Amino acid sequence: MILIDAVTKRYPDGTTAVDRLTLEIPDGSITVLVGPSGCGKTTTLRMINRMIDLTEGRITLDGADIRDQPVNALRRSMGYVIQNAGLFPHRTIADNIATVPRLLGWDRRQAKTRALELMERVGLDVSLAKRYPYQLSGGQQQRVGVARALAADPPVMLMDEPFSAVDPVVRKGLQDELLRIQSELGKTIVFVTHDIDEAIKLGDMVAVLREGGKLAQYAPPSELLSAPADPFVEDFLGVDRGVRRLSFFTAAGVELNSVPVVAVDSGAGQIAERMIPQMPYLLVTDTEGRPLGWAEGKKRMSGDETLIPYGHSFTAGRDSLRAALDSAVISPTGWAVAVDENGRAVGVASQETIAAAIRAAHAERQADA
Ligand SMILES: Nc1ncnc2c1ncn2[C@@H]1O[C@H](COP(=O)(O)OP(=O)(O)OP(=O)(O)O)[C@@H](O)[C@H]1O
Repeated sequence: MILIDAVTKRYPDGTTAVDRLTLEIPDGSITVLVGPSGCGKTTTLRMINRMIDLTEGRITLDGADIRDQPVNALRRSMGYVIQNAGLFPHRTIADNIATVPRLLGWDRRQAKTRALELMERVGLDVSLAKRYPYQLSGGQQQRVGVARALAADPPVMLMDEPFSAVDPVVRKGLQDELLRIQSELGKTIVFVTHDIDEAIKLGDMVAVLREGGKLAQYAPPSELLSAPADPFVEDFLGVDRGVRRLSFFTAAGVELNSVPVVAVDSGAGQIAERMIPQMPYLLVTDTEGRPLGWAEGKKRMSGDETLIPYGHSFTAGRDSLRAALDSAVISPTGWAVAVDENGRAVGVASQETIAAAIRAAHAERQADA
Protein backbone atom coordinates (compact mmCIF):
# COMPACT_ATOMS: atom_id res chain seq x y z
CA MET A 1 0.00 0.00 0.00
CA ILE A 2 1.10 3.54 -0.70
CA LEU A 3 0.19 5.90 2.11
CA ILE A 4 0.22 9.62 1.48
CA ASP A 5 0.18 10.89 5.02
CA ALA A 6 -0.72 14.54 5.66
CA VAL A 7 1.50 15.65 2.79
CA THR A 8 2.01 19.30 1.90
CA LYS A 9 4.03 20.69 -0.97
CA ARG A 10 4.98 24.33 -1.04
CA TYR A 11 7.06 25.53 -3.97
CA PRO A 12 9.85 28.03 -3.29
CA ASP A 13 7.70 30.89 -4.62
CA GLY A 14 5.17 30.22 -1.85
CA THR A 15 2.57 28.33 -3.95
CA THR A 16 0.90 25.62 -1.92
CA ALA A 17 0.36 22.94 -4.58
CA VAL A 18 -0.75 20.20 -2.19
CA ASP A 19 -2.24 20.88 1.21
CA ARG A 20 -2.20 18.24 3.98
CA LEU A 21 -3.28 15.48 1.64
CA THR A 22 -3.93 12.06 3.12
CA LEU A 23 -4.71 9.09 0.85
CA GLU A 24 -4.42 5.36 1.34
CA ILE A 25 -3.73 3.86 -2.07
CA PRO A 26 -4.60 0.17 -2.01
CA ASP A 27 -2.47 -2.49 -3.69
CA GLY A 28 -3.51 -4.07 -6.95
CA SER A 29 -6.08 -1.46 -7.90
CA ILE A 30 -6.40 1.76 -9.87
CA THR A 31 -6.57 4.98 -7.87
CA VAL A 32 -7.37 8.05 -9.91
CA LEU A 33 -6.48 11.61 -8.94
CA VAL A 34 -8.88 13.98 -10.67
CA GLY A 35 -9.60 17.68 -10.40
CA PRO A 36 -9.39 20.98 -12.24
CA SER A 37 -6.16 22.32 -13.68
CA GLY A 38 -3.63 23.37 -11.07
CA CYS A 39 -5.14 21.40 -8.17
CA GLY A 40 -1.90 19.52 -7.50
CA LYS A 41 -2.43 16.19 -9.26
CA THR A 42 0.93 16.05 -11.03
CA THR A 43 2.75 17.34 -7.97
CA THR A 44 1.19 14.55 -5.88
CA LEU A 45 2.13 11.89 -8.41
CA ARG A 46 5.70 13.09 -8.66
CA MET A 47 6.13 13.16 -4.92
CA ILE A 48 5.40 9.43 -4.90
CA ASN A 49 8.48 8.62 -7.01
CA ARG A 50 10.45 11.51 -5.51
CA MET A 51 10.74 13.53 -8.69
CA ILE A 52 9.45 16.27 -6.39
CA ASP A 53 10.38 16.48 -2.71
CA LEU A 54 7.52 16.94 -0.31
CA THR A 55 7.58 19.79 2.21
CA GLU A 56 5.67 18.25 5.12
CA GLY A 57 4.19 14.89 5.98
CA ARG A 58 5.41 11.57 4.64
CA ILE A 59 4.77 8.99 1.97
CA THR A 60 5.27 5.32 2.72
CA LEU A 61 5.39 2.31 0.44
CA ASP A 62 4.47 -0.89 2.27
CA GLY A 63 5.18 0.88 5.53
CA ALA A 64 8.65 2.21 4.61
CA ASP A 65 9.23 5.94 4.17
CA ILE A 66 10.12 6.55 0.51
CA ARG A 67 12.85 8.98 1.63
CA ASP A 68 14.69 6.08 3.27
CA GLN A 69 15.04 4.21 -0.03
CA PRO A 70 17.67 4.82 -2.70
CA VAL A 71 15.95 7.01 -5.24
CA ASN A 72 16.96 4.94 -8.30
CA ALA A 73 15.65 1.71 -6.80
CA LEU A 74 12.43 3.48 -5.83
CA ARG A 75 11.89 4.81 -9.36
CA ARG A 76 12.56 1.43 -10.92
CA SER A 77 9.86 -0.09 -8.75
CA MET A 78 7.45 2.45 -10.22
CA GLY A 79 6.68 2.55 -13.94
CA TYR A 80 5.99 6.09 -15.11
CA VAL A 81 3.82 7.03 -18.09
CA ILE A 82 3.24 10.59 -19.24
CA GLN A 83 1.20 12.45 -21.83
CA ASN A 84 2.68 12.15 -25.35
CA ALA A 85 4.51 9.04 -24.13
CA GLY A 86 7.89 10.83 -23.75
CA LEU A 87 9.69 8.25 -25.87
CA PHE A 88 13.35 8.53 -26.81
CA PRO A 89 13.14 9.75 -30.43
CA HIS A 90 16.40 8.17 -31.62
CA ARG A 91 15.70 4.72 -30.25
CA THR A 92 13.58 2.09 -31.95
CA ILE A 93 10.31 1.03 -30.35
CA ALA A 94 11.88 -2.21 -29.08
CA ASP A 95 14.83 -0.30 -27.61
CA ASN A 96 12.53 2.23 -25.99
CA ILE A 97 10.60 -0.55 -24.27
CA ALA A 98 13.80 -2.34 -23.26
CA THR A 99 15.27 0.76 -21.60
CA VAL A 100 14.79 -0.23 -17.98
CA PRO A 101 15.62 -3.95 -18.39
CA ARG A 102 18.88 -2.89 -20.08
CA LEU A 103 19.61 -0.50 -17.20
CA LEU A 104 19.00 -3.41 -14.87
CA GLY A 105 21.65 -5.42 -16.69
CA TRP A 106 19.52 -7.79 -18.77
CA ASP A 107 21.35 -8.99 -21.87
CA ARG A 108 20.27 -7.64 -25.25
CA ARG A 109 18.43 -10.74 -26.38
CA GLN A 110 16.49 -11.13 -23.13
CA ALA A 111 15.50 -7.45 -23.20
CA LYS A 112 14.40 -7.72 -26.84
CA THR A 113 12.25 -10.78 -26.09
CA ARG A 114 10.64 -8.92 -23.23
CA ALA A 115 10.00 -5.89 -25.45
CA LEU A 116 8.25 -7.99 -28.09
CA GLU A 117 6.19 -9.78 -25.45
CA LEU A 118 5.07 -6.42 -24.07
CA MET A 119 4.22 -5.06 -27.50
CA GLU A 120 1.74 -7.89 -27.84
CA ARG A 121 0.41 -7.32 -24.37
CA VAL A 122 -0.40 -3.66 -25.08
CA GLY A 123 -1.94 -4.46 -28.46
CA LEU A 124 0.90 -3.42 -30.77
CA ASP A 125 1.91 -5.39 -33.81
CA VAL A 126 5.47 -6.67 -33.31
CA SER A 127 6.27 -5.65 -36.88
CA LEU A 128 6.53 -2.09 -35.48
CA ALA A 129 9.48 -3.04 -33.25
CA LYS A 130 12.14 -1.60 -35.56
CA ARG A 131 10.36 1.67 -36.22
CA TYR A 132 11.15 4.96 -34.51
CA PRO A 133 8.58 6.85 -32.44
CA TYR A 134 7.88 9.44 -35.16
CA GLN A 135 6.76 6.60 -37.43
CA LEU A 136 3.90 5.70 -35.06
CA SER A 137 0.51 7.30 -34.45
CA GLY A 138 -0.15 9.12 -31.17
CA GLY A 139 -2.20 6.20 -29.85
CA GLN A 140 0.51 3.68 -30.78
CA GLN A 141 3.16 5.84 -29.09
CA GLN A 142 1.05 5.90 -25.95
CA ARG A 143 0.90 2.09 -26.00
CA VAL A 144 4.68 2.01 -26.27
CA GLY A 145 4.81 4.33 -23.25
CA VAL A 146 2.71 1.86 -21.26
CA ALA A 147 4.82 -1.09 -22.46
CA ARG A 148 8.03 0.72 -21.48
CA ALA A 149 6.67 1.43 -18.00
CA LEU A 150 5.72 -2.26 -17.60
CA ALA A 151 9.05 -3.59 -18.90
CA ALA A 152 10.71 -4.43 -15.60
CA ASP A 153 7.40 -5.57 -14.11
CA PRO A 154 7.25 -2.87 -11.42
CA PRO A 155 4.58 -3.35 -8.75
CA VAL A 156 3.52 0.31 -9.06
CA MET A 157 2.58 2.34 -12.14
CA LEU A 158 2.30 6.13 -12.06
CA MET A 159 0.38 7.49 -15.02
CA ASP A 160 0.11 11.23 -15.61
CA GLU A 161 -2.65 12.08 -18.10
CA PRO A 162 -1.34 9.30 -20.35
CA PHE A 163 -4.28 9.35 -22.76
CA SER A 164 -5.11 13.06 -22.88
CA ALA A 165 -3.43 13.88 -26.17
CA VAL A 166 -5.27 11.38 -28.37
CA ASP A 167 -8.71 11.58 -29.98
CA PRO A 168 -11.74 10.17 -28.13
CA VAL A 169 -11.97 6.92 -30.11
CA VAL A 170 -8.28 6.05 -29.65
CA ARG A 171 -8.56 7.13 -26.05
CA LYS A 172 -11.41 4.73 -25.37
CA GLY A 173 -9.32 1.94 -26.92
CA LEU A 174 -6.39 2.78 -24.67
CA GLN A 175 -8.60 2.88 -21.59
CA ASP A 176 -10.12 -0.51 -22.41
CA GLU A 177 -6.65 -1.89 -23.01
CA LEU A 178 -5.44 -0.58 -19.66
CA LEU A 179 -8.37 -2.22 -17.87
CA ARG A 180 -7.66 -5.49 -19.67
CA ILE A 181 -3.95 -5.38 -18.80
CA GLN A 182 -4.79 -4.47 -15.22
CA SER A 183 -7.17 -7.43 -14.91
CA GLU A 184 -4.24 -9.66 -15.92
CA LEU A 185 -1.44 -7.99 -13.99
CA GLY A 186 -3.08 -6.39 -10.94
CA LYS A 187 -0.63 -3.49 -10.56
CA THR A 188 -0.97 -0.69 -8.06
CA ILE A 189 -1.79 2.15 -10.42
CA VAL A 190 -2.01 5.84 -9.59
CA PHE A 191 -3.59 7.61 -12.55
CA VAL A 192 -3.91 11.37 -13.01
CA THR A 193 -6.57 12.90 -15.23
CA HIS A 194 -8.70 16.03 -15.39
CA ASP A 195 -11.47 14.07 -17.11
CA ILE A 196 -14.13 12.87 -14.68
CA ASP A 197 -15.50 10.31 -17.15
CA GLU A 198 -12.07 8.74 -17.45
CA ALA A 199 -11.75 8.75 -13.65
CA ILE A 200 -15.10 7.01 -13.22
CA LYS A 201 -14.38 4.46 -15.90
CA LEU A 202 -10.90 3.51 -14.73
CA GLY A 203 -10.83 4.13 -11.00
CA ASP A 204 -11.42 1.57 -8.28
CA MET A 205 -10.99 4.59 -6.03
CA VAL A 206 -11.20 8.23 -7.11
CA ALA A 207 -9.68 11.18 -5.26
CA VAL A 208 -11.24 14.49 -6.27
CA LEU A 209 -8.88 17.38 -5.55
CA ARG A 210 -9.82 21.02 -5.47
CA GLU A 211 -7.77 24.10 -6.05
CA GLY A 212 -4.99 24.60 -3.54
CA GLY A 213 -4.29 20.86 -3.47
CA LYS A 214 -7.00 19.96 -0.97
CA LEU A 215 -8.83 16.67 -1.01
CA ALA A 216 -12.54 17.17 -1.73
CA GLN A 217 -13.60 13.49 -1.67
CA TYR A 218 -12.03 10.06 -1.82
CA ALA A 219 -14.43 7.25 -2.70
CA PRO A 220 -15.22 4.51 -5.21
CA PRO A 221 -16.80 6.00 -8.35
CA SER A 222 -20.33 4.72 -7.64
CA GLU A 223 -20.26 6.36 -4.22
CA LEU A 224 -18.94 9.59 -5.71
CA LEU A 225 -21.91 9.64 -8.09
CA SER A 226 -24.50 8.69 -5.48
CA ALA A 227 -23.24 10.86 -2.64
CA PRO A 228 -20.98 13.75 -3.69
CA ALA A 229 -19.45 15.26 -0.58
CA ASP A 230 -20.22 18.88 -1.39
CA PRO A 231 -21.34 21.29 -4.16
CA PHE A 232 -17.81 21.42 -5.63
CA VAL A 233 -17.74 17.66 -6.22
CA GLU A 234 -21.34 17.71 -7.44
CA ASP A 235 -20.53 20.45 -9.90
CA PHE A 236 -17.38 18.65 -11.04
CA LEU A 237 -19.35 15.46 -11.68
CA GLY A 238 -21.69 17.33 -14.03
CA VAL A 239 -25.43 17.40 -14.56
CA ASP A 240 -25.83 13.84 -15.82
CA ARG A 241 -24.43 12.11 -12.77
CA GLY A 242 -27.72 10.25 -12.19
CA VAL A 243 -27.54 8.68 -15.62
CA ARG A 244 -23.82 7.93 -15.27
CA ARG A 245 -24.47 6.21 -11.98
CA LEU A 246 -26.61 3.70 -13.84
CA SER A 247 -23.35 2.33 -15.30
CA PHE A 248 -22.83 0.66 -11.92
CA PHE A 249 -26.12 -1.23 -11.96
CA THR A 250 -26.60 -4.32 -14.07
CA ALA A 251 -29.48 -4.56 -16.50
CA ALA A 252 -30.11 -8.13 -15.34
CA GLY A 253 -33.25 -6.94 -13.50
CA VAL A 254 -34.89 -5.53 -16.63
CA GLU A 255 -37.95 -7.56 -17.47
CA LEU A 256 -37.78 -8.63 -21.11
CA ASN A 257 -40.69 -9.36 -23.36
CA SER A 258 -39.86 -11.88 -26.04
CA VAL A 259 -43.32 -11.93 -27.60
CA PRO A 260 -43.00 -9.06 -30.11
CA VAL A 261 -39.95 -10.66 -31.78
CA VAL A 262 -40.40 -12.30 -35.18
CA ALA A 263 -38.00 -13.84 -37.65
CA VAL A 264 -37.86 -12.22 -41.06
CA ASP A 265 -39.32 -15.33 -42.72
CA SER A 266 -42.31 -15.63 -40.36
CA GLY A 267 -45.70 -16.23 -41.89
CA ALA A 268 -48.82 -14.16 -41.25
CA GLY A 269 -50.05 -16.57 -38.56
CA GLN A 270 -46.86 -16.30 -36.52
CA ILE A 271 -46.84 -12.51 -36.91
CA ALA A 272 -50.43 -12.27 -35.67
CA GLU A 273 -49.53 -14.36 -32.63
CA ARG A 274 -46.65 -12.07 -31.80
CA MET A 275 -48.54 -8.79 -31.87
CA ILE A 276 -49.36 -7.47 -28.41
CA PRO A 277 -51.95 -4.78 -27.67
CA GLN A 278 -49.66 -2.34 -25.81
CA MET A 279 -47.24 -2.13 -28.70
CA PRO A 280 -47.79 -1.46 -32.40
CA TYR A 281 -44.30 -2.70 -33.36
CA LEU A 282 -42.54 -6.00 -33.87
CA LEU A 283 -38.82 -6.57 -33.73
CA VAL A 284 -37.78 -8.40 -36.88
CA THR A 285 -34.70 -10.64 -36.72
CA ASP A 286 -32.75 -12.52 -39.34
CA THR A 287 -33.11 -16.29 -39.46
CA GLU A 288 -30.31 -16.63 -36.87
CA GLY A 289 -32.23 -14.39 -34.46
CA ARG A 290 -30.11 -11.26 -34.85
CA PRO A 291 -32.14 -8.02 -34.81
CA LEU A 292 -32.72 -6.29 -38.14
CA GLY A 293 -35.16 -3.52 -37.23
CA TRP A 294 -38.67 -2.63 -36.17
CA ALA A 295 -41.78 -3.18 -38.24
CA GLU A 296 -45.28 -1.90 -37.66
CA GLY A 297 -47.26 -5.05 -36.93
CA LYS A 298 -50.08 -4.45 -39.35
CA LYS A 299 -47.82 -3.51 -42.23
CA ARG A 300 -45.65 -6.56 -41.52
CA MET A 301 -48.65 -8.74 -42.20
CA SER A 302 -48.99 -7.22 -45.64
CA GLY A 303 -45.20 -7.33 -46.12
CA ASP A 304 -44.95 -3.87 -47.70
CA GLU A 305 -42.98 -1.98 -45.04
CA THR A 306 -39.32 -1.00 -44.73
CA LEU A 307 -37.75 -1.73 -41.36
CA ILE A 308 -37.16 1.07 -38.88
CA PRO A 309 -33.56 1.05 -37.54
CA TYR A 310 -33.45 0.00 -33.88
CA GLY A 311 -30.41 2.09 -32.86
CA HIS A 312 -28.37 -0.23 -30.70
CA SER A 313 -29.02 -3.17 -28.46
CA PHE A 314 -27.82 -4.02 -24.95
CA THR A 315 -26.52 -7.37 -23.80
CA ALA A 316 -28.88 -8.85 -21.24
CA GLY A 317 -27.11 -9.97 -18.07
CA ARG A 318 -23.83 -8.21 -18.94
CA ASP A 319 -24.53 -4.58 -19.79
CA SER A 320 -25.54 -1.88 -17.35
CA LEU A 321 -28.86 -0.17 -16.79
CA ARG A 322 -27.31 2.85 -18.46
CA ALA A 323 -26.80 0.83 -21.65
CA ALA A 324 -30.37 -0.48 -21.46
CA LEU A 325 -31.80 2.99 -20.92
CA ASP A 326 -29.72 4.43 -23.72
CA SER A 327 -30.91 1.69 -26.02
CA ALA A 328 -34.55 2.56 -25.21
CA VAL A 329 -34.00 6.31 -25.50
CA ILE A 330 -32.32 6.02 -28.88
CA SER A 331 -34.82 3.55 -30.29
CA PRO A 332 -37.47 5.23 -32.48
CA THR A 333 -40.12 2.98 -30.94
CA GLY A 334 -39.03 3.73 -27.36
CA TRP A 335 -38.33 0.04 -26.79
CA ALA A 336 -34.85 -1.30 -26.11
CA VAL A 337 -33.57 -4.42 -27.84
CA ALA A 338 -31.84 -7.00 -25.64
CA VAL A 339 -29.44 -9.53 -27.14
CA ASP A 340 -27.44 -12.46 -25.79
CA GLU A 341 -23.64 -12.80 -25.95
CA ASN A 342 -23.96 -14.00 -29.54
CA GLY A 343 -25.96 -10.97 -30.62
CA ARG A 344 -29.26 -12.85 -30.87
CA ALA A 345 -32.38 -11.00 -29.74
CA VAL A 346 -33.70 -12.29 -26.43
CA GLY A 347 -36.46 -9.74 -25.96
CA VAL A 348 -37.46 -6.10 -25.88
CA ALA A 349 -38.02 -3.74 -22.97
CA SER A 350 -40.03 -0.54 -22.78
CA GLN A 351 -38.78 2.68 -21.20
CA GLU A 352 -41.31 2.13 -18.41
CA THR A 353 -39.94 -1.36 -17.69
CA ILE A 354 -36.41 0.01 -17.55
CA ALA A 355 -37.55 2.85 -15.27
CA ALA A 356 -39.05 0.22 -12.95
CA ALA A 357 -35.75 -1.69 -12.92
CA ILE A 358 -33.93 1.56 -12.08
CA ARG A 359 -36.28 2.22 -9.15
CA ALA A 360 -35.82 -1.34 -7.93
CA ALA A 361 -32.03 -1.11 -8.20
CA HIS A 362 -31.98 2.15 -6.22
CA ALA A 363 -34.25 0.69 -3.56
CA GLU A 364 -32.03 -2.38 -3.26
CA ARG A 365 -28.91 -0.25 -2.98
CA GLN A 366 -30.54 1.86 -0.27
CA ALA A 367 -31.57 -1.25 1.64
CA ASP A 368 -27.95 -2.50 1.47
CA ALA A 369 -26.54 0.82 2.72
N1 LIG B 1 7.86 24.43 -10.01
C1 LIG B 1 6.81 25.12 -9.57
N2 LIG B 1 6.95 26.29 -8.92
C2 LIG B 1 5.89 26.98 -8.46
N3 LIG B 1 4.62 26.54 -8.57
C3 LIG B 1 4.40 25.38 -9.23
C4 LIG B 1 5.48 24.60 -9.74
N4 LIG B 1 4.96 23.50 -10.32
C5 LIG B 1 3.62 23.59 -10.17
N5 LIG B 1 3.29 24.71 -9.50
C6 LIG B 1 1.95 25.15 -9.11
O1 LIG B 1 1.40 24.19 -8.23
C7 LIG B 1 0.02 24.03 -8.47
C8 LIG B 1 -0.27 22.59 -8.76
O2 LIG B 1 0.34 22.24 -10.00
P1 LIG B 1 0.20 20.77 -10.63
O3 LIG B 1 0.97 20.74 -11.89
O4 LIG B 1 0.52 19.77 -9.60
O5 LIG B 1 -1.36 20.74 -10.92
P2 LIG B 1 -2.21 19.76 -11.82
O6 LIG B 1 -3.46 19.51 -11.04
O7 LIG B 1 -1.42 18.59 -12.23
O8 LIG B 1 -2.56 20.67 -13.07
P3 LIG B 1 -2.84 20.30 -14.62
O9 LIG B 1 -4.10 19.50 -14.65
O10 LIG B 1 -3.01 21.64 -15.26
O11 LIG B 1 -1.65 19.54 -15.10
C9 LIG B 1 -0.34 24.99 -9.59
O12 LIG B 1 -0.83 26.16 -9.04
C10 LIG B 1 1.00 25.23 -10.28
O13 LIG B 1 1.02 26.50 -10.88
